Amino acid sequence: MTTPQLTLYNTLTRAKERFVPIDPANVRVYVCGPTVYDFAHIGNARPVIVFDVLFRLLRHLYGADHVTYVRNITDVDDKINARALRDFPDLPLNEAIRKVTETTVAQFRADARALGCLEPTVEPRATDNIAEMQALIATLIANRHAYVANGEVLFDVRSMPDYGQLSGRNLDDNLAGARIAVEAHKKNPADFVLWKQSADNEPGWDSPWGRGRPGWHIECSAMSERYLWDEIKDRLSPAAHRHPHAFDIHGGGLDLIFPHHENEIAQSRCAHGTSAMANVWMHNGFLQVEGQKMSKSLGNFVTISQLLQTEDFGGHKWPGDVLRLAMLMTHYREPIDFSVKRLEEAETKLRDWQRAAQGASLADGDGPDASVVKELADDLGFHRASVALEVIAKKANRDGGAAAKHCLAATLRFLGFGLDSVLASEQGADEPPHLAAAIAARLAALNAKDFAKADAIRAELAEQGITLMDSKDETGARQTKWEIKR
Ligand SMILES: Nc1ncnc2c1ncn2[C@@H]1O[C@H](COP(=O)(O)OP(=O)(O)OP(=O)(O)O)[C@@H](O)[C@H]1O
Ligand SMILES: [Zn+2]
Repeated sequence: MTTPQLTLYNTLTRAKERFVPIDPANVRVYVCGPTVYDFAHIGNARPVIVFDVLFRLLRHLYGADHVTYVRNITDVDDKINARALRDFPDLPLNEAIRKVTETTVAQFRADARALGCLEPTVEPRATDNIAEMQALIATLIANRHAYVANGEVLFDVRSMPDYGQLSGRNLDDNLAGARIAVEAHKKNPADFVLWKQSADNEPGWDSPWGRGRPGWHIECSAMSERYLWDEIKDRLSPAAHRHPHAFDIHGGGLDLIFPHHENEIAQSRCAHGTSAMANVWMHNGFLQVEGQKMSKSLGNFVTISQLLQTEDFGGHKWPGDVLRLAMLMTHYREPIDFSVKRLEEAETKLRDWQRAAQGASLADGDGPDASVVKELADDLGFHRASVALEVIAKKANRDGGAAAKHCLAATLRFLGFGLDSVLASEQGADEPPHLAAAIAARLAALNAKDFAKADAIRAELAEQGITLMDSKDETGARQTKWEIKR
């Protein structure tokens, strides 16, 4: 199989570039995850979905075991403290914070699953990486890129001659625009906090700079370093060791370019004296409401669970796969204006495809259609890939379209559109959990002539009262129906 060339738009160079991984056996991706003080809104869902498609594509191109995807959870933040104090005023602060973050993380995971997203390889929490942050800060102080003032540790932006490359801002612009009085303890108004002191009633960790807590930007520098370099460097190629600490792709929403990603780059590069933190920087556009970014601070948001579980938006509940498609119909770098009409269009399209794919039975290894992969490999051109899907669906609907049906089913599964619901609706019954996976595993075993394994799966299901019936479709491909004795 020839691997299609992957091209990605790189915010750092402002150009679409051919993607060349540092070590193709270990493709490494970091995406900034949620700050867990409130339920995620559907704007927050956009990067989760977009980078899930990237993850799936990379796994397809380089092999599922050759991609490491890290998406962090920011569980230390002043907004979390404020929420904890507001919602649980009677609890000790640490307990209140744990309540806020645990419910929010659980909801976030459930939301991501409902949207058809794979779990990232690692989902680290900031609070489990405080020692790593402190080590990075100590290095920056030792290298004279950071200083202590007024109980804070600050990054000295003037110590980095090419600060501002990602956002295209230079320090003089920043200065000219800084009408607010310079905070007296800062050498430069653009200097940012790495560590700040905590009052007794704020969460804090002991450190060489007093009891305190990390700034937001240092969290991502420390976590990407740990999970994309430190913990896996022994298995990285010699080529990767020629670019120590650097990884392939860093992603997030447009609003993170400045200051968050700019400052992550400053910290990571200056700590290690390297020329790159990540080679490719990808940013998704905003989900908007009447031309404005959906955001918590503007109050114009709909949470994912509101959309999926209540009838507040457009008078009925919307399934996660419909929101997923509604989001992907527009190229990831373009803005989206969100509306009920968009959800309706996505639902019609998706159900047409799923209907056309009905009856296909997939084995584990069945992969997506090549024309769809080719469009995705061109800077995640999902909107063009969906035109290719449309063509396959038309073929599948014609007489004798069994091969197209099979291809469509495999491609939908690859894109994260739950095939379980296709199989279940085919039989018009409520399918027990895991049955689709068991049937697929057994078909894969049959196709591989591993009859012992196939029989074992059949026997296991029989014990649960499930009988399997094998047949062949028009193309001669095996398919399996099932029956439950209640
Ligand atoms: N309206 C939006 N459209 C697309 N992406 C968004 C939108 N709002 C936030 N994001 C992205 O969601 C991710 C999670 O960000 P975070 O948890 O910091 O949300 P947030 O920025 O606090 O949200 P808000 O702006 O509503 O306060 C980031 O990658 C951010 O860029
Ligand atoms: Zn980050």
